[in-house]
Amino acid sequence: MDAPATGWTEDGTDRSPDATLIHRTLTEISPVADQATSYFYALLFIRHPDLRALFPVAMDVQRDRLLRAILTAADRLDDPDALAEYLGELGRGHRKYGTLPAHYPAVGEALLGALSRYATTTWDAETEAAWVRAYTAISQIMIDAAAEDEQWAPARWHAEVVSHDLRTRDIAILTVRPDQAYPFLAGQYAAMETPWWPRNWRHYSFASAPRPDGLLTFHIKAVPAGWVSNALVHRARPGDILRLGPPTGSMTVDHSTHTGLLCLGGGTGIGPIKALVEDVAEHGDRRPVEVFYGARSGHDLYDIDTMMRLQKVYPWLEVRPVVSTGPGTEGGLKGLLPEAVRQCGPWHEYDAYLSGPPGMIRRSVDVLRGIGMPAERIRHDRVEELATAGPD
Ligand SMILES: NC(=O)C1=CN([C@@H]2O[C@H](COP(=O)(O)OP(=O)(O)OC[C@H]3O[C@@H](n4cnc5c(N)ncnc54)[C@H](O)[C@@H]3O)[C@@H](O)[C@H]2O)C=CC1
Repeated sequence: MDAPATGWTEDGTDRSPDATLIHRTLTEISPVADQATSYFYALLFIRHPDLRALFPVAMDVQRDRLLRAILTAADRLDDPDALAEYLGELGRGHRKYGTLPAHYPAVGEALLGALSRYATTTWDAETEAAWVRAYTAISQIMIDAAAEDEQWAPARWHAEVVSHDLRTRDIAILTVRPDQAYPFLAGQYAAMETPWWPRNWRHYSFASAPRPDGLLTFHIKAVPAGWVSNALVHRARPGDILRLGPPTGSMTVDHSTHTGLLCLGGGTGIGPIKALVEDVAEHGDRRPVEVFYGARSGHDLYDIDTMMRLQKVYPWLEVRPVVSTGPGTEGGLKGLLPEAVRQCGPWHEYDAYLSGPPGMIRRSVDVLRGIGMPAERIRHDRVEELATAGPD
């Protein structure tokens, strides 16, 4: 939202007239995004109090999500393929909240109300018309994707906790049994809701590839002020029922190539990396997989035994623990993950998979791009989704 408001994008390509007007609005509201967001929700709930029940009681994290998603979509107006993919996922994902087609006009009305109030210097009839066209297109893609999804997938799944393994003071490995088949790919993640914090959905990656018994595993770290993560780590017990949204995310293995996998797992980010290793093993690929598993101390490497066991079984797998503070581990590396990876290169023959805290992902992308890895060979989940999976 911080590029200049011209008809030119940062890469020099021309913007369409609607995209130019929309980008101009976004640039103007960017410094007052917080106030615009509060006003958007105030308008929505005052005019449509029935919609309040679809949102959590405390709106701290949720507050940002809906408006941010719409604005992100509006800013991609000139990239129909990316827009369709993003909005399709968003539309399908909104089924779990109980969103109906009839809700979209109410959101559009609040959106225009908030934008016109905070983009005072650039808002005019032409801009409003561009936003109406954009929002109509955005909502239609979401509504269509949800309707299509309804044909074959439930809006949400119930899942019973079957085991809860507290690995450290604040990390638990949770295994759940969904109430019906849950098809997903290794490397994906899902939104999860607990009985203790209704309508607070947080994202967690699957920590195993799909299993014949249909069980799903998640590695959860209780983060400060994280209501959902704290409940899952300290309160959840076998027999509790959670709710899951559909699988999402594209950090999945491309089985059409034999390129090596360079995998960075920071903290509980090792969960989906383990799923990727299992996926490669199941496909019998035998392509090189290099895993760098980073944590603050040796004690925080809560799943190192599992990873080392996998290394013993699969000759194509190498696992390197990397400890950032405190004493290192035998044979392990010291420092931050991205630096350790840089030192162990070159990585010309590899695709990178990054999973961990947002700071680690950003830094790793910089380091890998810096050593010449093309952007399209670096996979990770959306950092903004991870940020909302952090302190909840
Ligand atoms: N799909 C994904 O990307 C997943 C992400 N996560 C996220 O992973 C995080 C795990 O948190 P913790 O266990 O507390 O991790 P942490 O904060 O202990 O970090 C783990 C390691 O990542 C590296 N790292 C962290 N911050 C860095 C920075 N700014 N620059 C460079 N390297 C950095 C360091 O090597 C550190 O030892 C959570 O935020 C969680 O949401 C968890 C599971 C899946």
